[in-house]
Amino acid sequence: MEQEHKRRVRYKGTHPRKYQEKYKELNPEKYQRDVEKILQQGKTPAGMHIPICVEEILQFFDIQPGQIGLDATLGYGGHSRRMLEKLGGQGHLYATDVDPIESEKTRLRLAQLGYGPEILTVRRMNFADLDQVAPGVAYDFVLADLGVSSMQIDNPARGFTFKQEGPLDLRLDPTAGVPAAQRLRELSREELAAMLVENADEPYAEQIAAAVRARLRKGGAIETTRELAETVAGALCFLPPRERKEAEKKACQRTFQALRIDVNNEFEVLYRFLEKLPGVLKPGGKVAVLTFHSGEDRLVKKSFQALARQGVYCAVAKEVIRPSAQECVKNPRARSTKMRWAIRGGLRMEKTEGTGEETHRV
Ligand SMILES: C[S@@+](CC[C@H](N)C(=O)[O-])C[C@H]1O[C@@H](n2cnc3c(N)ncnc32)[C@H](O)[C@@H]1O
Repeated sequence: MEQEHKRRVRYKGTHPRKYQEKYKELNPEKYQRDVEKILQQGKTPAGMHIPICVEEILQFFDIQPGQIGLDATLGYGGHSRRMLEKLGGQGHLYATDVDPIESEKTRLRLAQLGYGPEILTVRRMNFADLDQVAPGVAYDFVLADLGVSSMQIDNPARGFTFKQEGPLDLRLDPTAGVPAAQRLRELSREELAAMLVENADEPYAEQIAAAVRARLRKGGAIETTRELAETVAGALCFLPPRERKEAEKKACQRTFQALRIDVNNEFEVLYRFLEKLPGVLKPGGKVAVLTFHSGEDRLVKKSFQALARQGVYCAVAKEVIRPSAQECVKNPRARSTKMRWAIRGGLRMEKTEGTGEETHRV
């Protein structure tokens, strides 16, 4: 008799494969104890973001009930939550984020904690348009914590990390603009090399750009995070073997950073934010900005210093503020953070009718 062919049951393994299955902490409210254990180990639980320099920010803002603030980069809402606590139910916090996926989750999480629309307004907007968040409103304090959140980095589907396979996307708002894989196809070798230098001071920019172009020219794909990481590694094959591993890792970090800055126009939107900022602050209003690489910090520093010389800001941070050593042990992602602050002076920026020129009036 013919034996019935039975399909061998596929071994699924004991470990969950998908990001969603893998991390219980993705639902932090449900798995509080797991989350606490991970935090104690100095790690960031998946699906969460640990806010940086919170005490320094709160001390500087000195938030009083009744004030109006803006969190320009809501993320997981860690900073927002602490600022809302300080408002004590009076006043208002506006918050913006370009990320439609995470900002909605955060809005719901904060609403469950009792921070509904009467005290918190969440807008899915680019902070470059900060004058449109609440037209006519002047803020007592504005916070911008630049870059990406841990949730965005840890989710392979967003393509922010070369450590896991995923589509080479890197957009903070996946519904707008073009993914990084498409940008790579569009840029010439010279443009790509220049972009790697400008956005990440990449020392091997020429070699990486040449390797990317060669792979694409030969019909090879660079559609995923791993494919780009392989290409970067291949470009550094001339390095002595004992230096290579570390150099590849750093070059991958810088390449991904440069592409992320490019697809999200990060320098342009930061520039527009800094330019509009004095116009939305009350006299005496305060701003704090957290940056994560030298290009961003340079822009913030230059803007604050230039506007202080013009009397628009009456005080600015003389030195950058760094998270404490203790905070960096607890949260290694804080290590590269630099904080700068400024206080709006009593001058108001006004446009001179017809000329478009800005004047400063007391
Ligand atoms: C470092 S995280 C902020 C974390 C947040 N402070 C917290 O406590 O959870 C940066 C966030 O800013 C958002 N973001 C980056 N650039 C933005 C922009 N131009 N406009 C609005 N949001 C932006 C990102 O989507 C991300 O959610």
